[in-house]
Amino acid sequence: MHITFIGGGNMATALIGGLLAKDWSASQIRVVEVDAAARERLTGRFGVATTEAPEVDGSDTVLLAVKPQQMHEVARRLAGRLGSQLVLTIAAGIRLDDLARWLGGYQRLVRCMPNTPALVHCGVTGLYALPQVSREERQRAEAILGAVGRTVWLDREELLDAVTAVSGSGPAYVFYFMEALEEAASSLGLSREQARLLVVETFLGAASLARQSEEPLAALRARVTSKGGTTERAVAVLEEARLRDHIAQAVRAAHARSRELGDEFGKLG
Ligand SMILES: NC(=O)C1=CN([C@@H]2O[C@H](COP(=O)(O)OP(=O)(O)OC[C@H]3O[C@@H](n4cnc5c(N)ncnc54)[C@H](O)[C@@H]3O)[C@@H](O)[C@H]2O)C=CC1
Ligand SMILES: O=C(O)[C@@H]1CCC=N1
Repeated sequence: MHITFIGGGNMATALIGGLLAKDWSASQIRVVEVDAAARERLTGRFGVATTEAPEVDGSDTVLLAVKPQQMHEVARRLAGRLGSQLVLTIAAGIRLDDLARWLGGYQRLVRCMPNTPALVHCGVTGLYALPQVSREERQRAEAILGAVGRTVWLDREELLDAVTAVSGSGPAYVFYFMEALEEAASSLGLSREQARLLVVETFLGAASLARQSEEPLAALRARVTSKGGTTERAVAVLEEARLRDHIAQAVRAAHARSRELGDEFGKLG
């Protein structure tokens, strides 16, 4: 097994860290990265080979981890260099039909949407494969993304736009809520350190509880909410402010943007 990452930024770093913590060795990983400082960081941190030129020889898997805006150029440069490699893309919005066209008709493609908790092996990734991808290749894609967290296969590519809006962007929504709770805690007299500890442990605890339980989330919430108590008062304020609707609107906006990115870049030949 040998993998070439094209793009060695945040997500590639998280994925490489995950693979090395599993049973992969640095000698099985190469990173193509245009930025010299990023190349140096990757070699220093992981001991992996880095190069500026888009080389994929000797790899059975290529993982495209550049920004959506960089994907067309990267794919066009890669066209004709691929033999039988499985190609994974993690770019938001970019559709496999377009990527296949840019790669000169190459179809052995899997679109993946991971998230940044991959850095601490608590990521979650949605995956969609073109029909030309074999069972063994699907398993390989799952093992690679599974090195940094859970995986879920989607049977329609368009659902990847929903995954992007929910779990791809999701950590930012969670941090936003955490920031707000931390600020509220400080305003009530708790120190910054106390506020951060209380907030982080509360999110971790609630998420762990939800993961272990098969009950609806509303039932878990009900168990915190004593009749005539403090939680009831707080949740009434959230409902009054229609926070639920705002969250739905935000997720729909992210979903629309993912589709828009697909449309925008899909126009490129
Ligand atoms: N950051 C996130 O939360 C998530 C990001 N993604 C997707 O992952 C992809 C990468 O995102 P990040 O790692 O956050 O971006 P990043 O900006 O940290 O990394 C991209 C890297 O690609 C390099 N690069 C640019 N052009 C190149 C080229 N022609 N050849 C080789 N390397 C090149 C850049 O120097 C940079 O180091 C994006 O497409 C994004 O949509 C997916 C899931 C979550
Ligand atoms: O914001 C973005 O476009 C990327 C995709 C999901 C998370 N970050």
